[in-house]
Amino acid sequence: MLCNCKINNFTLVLQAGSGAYGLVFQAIDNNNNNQQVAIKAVLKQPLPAHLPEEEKSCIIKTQLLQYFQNNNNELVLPTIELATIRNLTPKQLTKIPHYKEIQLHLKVHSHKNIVSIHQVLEGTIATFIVMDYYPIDLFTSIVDLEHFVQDGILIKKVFLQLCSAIDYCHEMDVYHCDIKPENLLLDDDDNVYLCDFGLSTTSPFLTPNVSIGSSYYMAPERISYDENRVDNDDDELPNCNGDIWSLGIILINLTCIRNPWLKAHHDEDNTFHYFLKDTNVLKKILPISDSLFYILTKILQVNPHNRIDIKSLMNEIVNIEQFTTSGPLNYVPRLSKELFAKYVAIDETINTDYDDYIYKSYTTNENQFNENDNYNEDEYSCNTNSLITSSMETTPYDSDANDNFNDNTNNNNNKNLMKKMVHLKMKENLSNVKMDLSATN
Ligand SMILES: Nc1ncnc2c1ncn2[C@@H]1O[C@H](COP(=O)(O)OP(=O)(O)OP(=O)(O)O)[C@@H](O)[C@H]1O
Repeated sequence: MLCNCKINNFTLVLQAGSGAYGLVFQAIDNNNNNQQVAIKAVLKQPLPAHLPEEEKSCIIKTQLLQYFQNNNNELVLPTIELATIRNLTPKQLTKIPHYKEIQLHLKVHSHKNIVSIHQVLEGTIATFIVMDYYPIDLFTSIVDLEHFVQDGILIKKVFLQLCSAIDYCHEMDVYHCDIKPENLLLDDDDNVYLCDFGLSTTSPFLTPNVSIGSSYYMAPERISYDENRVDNDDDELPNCNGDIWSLGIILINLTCIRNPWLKAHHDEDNTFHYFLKDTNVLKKILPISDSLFYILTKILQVNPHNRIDIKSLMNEIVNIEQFTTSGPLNYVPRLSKELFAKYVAIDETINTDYDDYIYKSYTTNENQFNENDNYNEDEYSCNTNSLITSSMETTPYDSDANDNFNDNTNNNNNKNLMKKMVHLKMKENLSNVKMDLSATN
């Protein structure tokens, strides 16, 4: 409906996404060879937090439509200097809270795997953020296109790029707090880009009782802070380790097209309840190899202090040779230093010792890289065909899958349906666990 509306030199083409905080449009830049850009519209007046996401999206759309109509579908807006936004003080931000997202995003957007912001335009009812446009998000790519099920090297590439982006955010004291496949975008060469800093914070420690984000990806301490809190001033819960938990769930999504649980809460989620009793449950509900299980147990530590750090995690991913017990991900080559450097942005302006760090731990790992194992891209793409023994089964949608379904963060109906399918698979697995457990009792 907003197609062909104009904001300065940009023409809106279509709505690319929506969320609880904004609408994102694909647009073309009429001053720059019609280059594609994404424009996120964020309302200045925050909507009541209790409203469901769909309702918020609807309200944002209606208000924007009205705004464009009142201006003959053409807005001429002032640009806000990015440096000014970077320098806003906490006090100033309390008056314009929606600028916090932009400020934190600007702090880290020079990383190659983080969406770049080009301009910020100030309207009367909304602020418009002009960014690079990417055609697809990781959720659609994993679930809809099943793009990763046969390509372990691609999984390594995307996951390592994501780790590198998150690691950079943490080095810049930005904690994303909403890492999920819908907030990860892909370009045509399968490079990943982190977006949506709407829930990010610079606070290194978790604030009590702030349970925000998508429940599937949230660390247990974010879901039920008090129960996980050890009453000791020195033992505050680090926000960076909450992001690492989310990385673990994304690793499961990439390798198994599944979510292990709806919510990492011991009382409210049966699978997680079983997992707390015995981590081996993961091997029963997911087709994961022992080596992936080993990595996941290092990530999915309930005590955030015990979780693996990102660089060690990257090292594990570089070296892992088996993601799943069968199928095309049953064998994955280690990454050579050259491929690692090709995939993972080593930007010297960002962090000069980064390469050294990874490479050092990479070569001193007990699974030390062997020159003869050198992965050759062409050879592997031929080999993968012979490695395919079965593809992931797809389960048709069944209304039973709605039973436990409680997600208010989906972007559109298609994604809702896909998520239901993913969770139906998960539910089937859960019944297997129950059967297994009753068999052992
Ligand atoms: N730069 C971009 N290029 C293409 N699509 C994008 C871009 N940025 C965001 N999107 C799409 O728009 C969706 C919503 O964007 P975003 O997550 O920033 O909004 P939000 O209102 O903060 O969402 P949420 O409710 O998840 O916090 C994303 O999931 C993604 O699919």
